[in-house]
Amino acid sequence: MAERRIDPEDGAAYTWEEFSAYYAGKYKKKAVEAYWEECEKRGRTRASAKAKAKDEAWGKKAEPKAAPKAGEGQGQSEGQGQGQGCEGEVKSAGNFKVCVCGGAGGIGQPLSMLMALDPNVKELCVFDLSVAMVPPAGVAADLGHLERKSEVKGYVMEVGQKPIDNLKECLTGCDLVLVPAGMPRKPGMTRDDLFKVNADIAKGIVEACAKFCPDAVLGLVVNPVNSIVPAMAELYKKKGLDPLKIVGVTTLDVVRANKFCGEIMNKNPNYINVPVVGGHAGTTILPLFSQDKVAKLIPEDKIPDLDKHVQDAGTDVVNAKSGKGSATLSMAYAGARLGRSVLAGLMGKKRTECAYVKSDITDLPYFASKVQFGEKGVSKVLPIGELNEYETKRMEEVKAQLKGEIETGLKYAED
Ligand SMILES: NC(=O)C1=CN([C@@H]2O[C@H](COP(=O)(O)OP(=O)(O)OC[C@H]3O[C@@H](n4cnc5c(N)ncnc54)[C@H](O)[C@@H]3O)[C@@H](O)[C@H]2O)C=CC1
Ligand SMILES: O=C([O-])CC(=O)C(=O)O
Repeated sequence: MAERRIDPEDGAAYTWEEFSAYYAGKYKKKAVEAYWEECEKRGRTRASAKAKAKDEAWGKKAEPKAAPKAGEGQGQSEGQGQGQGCEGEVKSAGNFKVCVCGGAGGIGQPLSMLMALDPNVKELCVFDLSVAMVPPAGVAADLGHLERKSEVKGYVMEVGQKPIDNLKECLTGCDLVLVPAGMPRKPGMTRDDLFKVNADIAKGIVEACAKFCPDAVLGLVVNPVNSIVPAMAELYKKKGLDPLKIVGVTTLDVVRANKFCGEIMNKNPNYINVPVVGGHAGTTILPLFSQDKVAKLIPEDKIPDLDKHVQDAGTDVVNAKSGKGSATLSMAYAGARLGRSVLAGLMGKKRTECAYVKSDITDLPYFASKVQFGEKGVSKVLPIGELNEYETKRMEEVKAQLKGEIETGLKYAED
């Protein structure tokens, strides 16, 4: 039988054929061979001091899978030191409990599938209401047949009940809770139009997380992210919990910026990593094309349209779906990318992704920027970096719009 070695990046075991095929084109053959040599053979315990030392060395060395996707090295060392330190127990690979709230919905189902496939997920909880389009137990039964080690469980709640009264078993022990629970837009609506109904949904879930899994990272997908994240982070603060556990999921903006840039430049988007900062609605979405090595070569006159294309991408999908929802599949892909990075961070492998969090890198209290995920979740909120003239002007627009949307969230938390 072919030898398998454990890739410290995701904790899964691969044959040389699988391993070299994955990295082919991303790194030189010699670098891939050297990395393989460093990987543990399957069967050795990752908990040994030797293995741990090796892991640490890898953390500082090549970070091969993360490098092309996550924009590592783009200003990481300048972190502002916000967030928690890195001491504490590090969970080993393949041992995480993840919950997807709204897991039977348009985003929830494919996101649950991608998380069930993640080799780091040991237990996946699919939570939704009894009125969901499919019973969560059905989604769980379906995903439970994937040939993966993850155990998938469904949890259902009647409309009108409270998550805090129903989710003890579901949430206890969770490391990551992803929340695509809530109403999506229809054509003609703004994300803001969803605020009241979705903030109430998020509040119920966040309150239950505060009680049953206060150390978990909460990835809030639910819109409007720009207002709901401040509202929920302030609720966490009031309870004496860390507001940086509340993470607004803006990964789809990065995914779109990479894709559209790849189309224009005729390049593989896997090699592009455009940071997208600000927020997740209209003008607050600011892709920093000047900060990616491929994107910065885009002719200047093409940038305004490309910027607008990224800003409007969600609305384009809403319109194309003609009243039958908003982006679901690309969102699930993006949410799983963030989820993977969060779990890698919890394992002690630092990862950088853009996310909308409590922040002091600008004069606004919440802002999307590159964020480093570490052993307890957000470990650093990274600075914006250098902006060109176009981006500097756009930043003013971003802040003017975002300010009011943050205030909506803060006011909700006060009431
Ligand atoms: N952050 C981002 O980039 C994106 C955010 N979104 C947002 O994600 C949210 C979900 O979108 P879709 O999955 O398309 O909607 P959907 O309507 O298909 O699914 C939402 C699910 O949430 C469930 N739900 C509602 N209230 C709940 C509660 N109290 N507890 C548990 N589950 C509950 C529903 O039963 C449903 O299954 C929307 O608010 C949408 O605007 C969508 C795309 C991108
Ligand atoms: O546009 C929407 O309503 C959903 C969303 O946030 C996106 O696709 O970016």
